Amino acid sequence: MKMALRACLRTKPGLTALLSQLSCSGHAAARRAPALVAQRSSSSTSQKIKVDFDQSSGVAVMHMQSPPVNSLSLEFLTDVCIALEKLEMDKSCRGLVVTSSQPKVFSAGLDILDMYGKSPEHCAEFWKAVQEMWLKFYGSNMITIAAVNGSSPAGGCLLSMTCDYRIMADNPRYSIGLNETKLGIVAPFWFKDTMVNTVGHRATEMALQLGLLYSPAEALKIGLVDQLVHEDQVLTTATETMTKWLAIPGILNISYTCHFFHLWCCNLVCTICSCVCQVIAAKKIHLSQDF
Ligand SMILES: CC/C=C\C/C=C\C/C=C\C=C\CC(=O)SCCNC(=O)CCNC(=O)[C@H](O)C(C)(C)COP(=O)(O)OP(=O)(O)OC[C@H]1O[C@@H](n2cnc3c(N)ncnc32)[C@H](O)[C@@H]1OP(=O)(O)O
Repeated sequence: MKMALRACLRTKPGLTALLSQLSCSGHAAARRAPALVAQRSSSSTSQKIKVDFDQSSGVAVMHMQSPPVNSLSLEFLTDVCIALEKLEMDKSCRGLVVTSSQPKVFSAGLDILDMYGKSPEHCAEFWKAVQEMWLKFYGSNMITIAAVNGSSPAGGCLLSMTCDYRIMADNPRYSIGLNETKLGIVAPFWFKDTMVNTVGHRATEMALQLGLLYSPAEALKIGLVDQLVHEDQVLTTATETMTKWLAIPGILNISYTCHFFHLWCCNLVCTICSCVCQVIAAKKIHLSQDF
């Protein structure tokens, strides 16, 4: 799916416009102008994000450092998007590893305090920022690897699934998954679609219906993560793995992208049809209650 988005961003101007509307991509850029990285190795830091870019390898490492648990607040999401925009604009940056500076946690998912009891305007901005993060990672021209060095529930799991490859710390205390159901909420359909693209239909059905959080070993078994390594090795393994991915010529990447793009379009059409059916059904129920 990520590759599909990448392809359409490259080749379909119409869809680019559609996606940029969906993602409201101007929102992050409007706050702070992106700057190109000029040095051989550089480090740029916002309060919540630190990016180390090694120009000789073309690989950047994004450290999420929003204590205590990297919960995805509007402010944090905006910082992530700005950092991504800057890297995306620097054509010498070909790979991105995303990891956490917080002990034991990759990301606790959406910031619950930023979701409830807020104004409609804040909620709209918040959800746009969530979508923007999702689209920016999925549609990135860079190879992206999630170095999951701690627990990663809900939106944290989503973030890792938008990457091309996931390496998780092999510590049974950590867990990963879309656990929204356990919180009494329904995961948005694009969370579901992202998981279907990662682990397949049946595994997603089980995961979402039961709100399952998986241990690293279970996550590896269903393909939610691609590799487990010792806690101390997560980041180094990610950068080593990146070298392999970057050795593949970009043109092959684009070819696969076209296959995935076809699947993604079919999925989108189905989703739109299903939304229309739901609206019609809801109207019918509403009418039958009136009379
Ligand atoms: C267009 C779309 C429109 C509509 C969509 C409609 C509906 C969609 C609805 C929802 C989708 C939601 C997706 C989400 O991501 S919801 C968030 C789910 N997250 C969780 O369930 C994680 C909860 N947290 C944990 O499990 C743990 O905290 C942990 C495993 C991440 C870490 O455990 P620790 O033991 O190390 O730390 P704690 O003591 O538990 O926590 C420390 C500290 O952090 C606060 N905190 C934890 N998680 C969050 C969070 N997600 N948001 C905000 N704050 C969080 C926790 O309260 C503690 O704070 P205090 O120290 O007590 O102040």
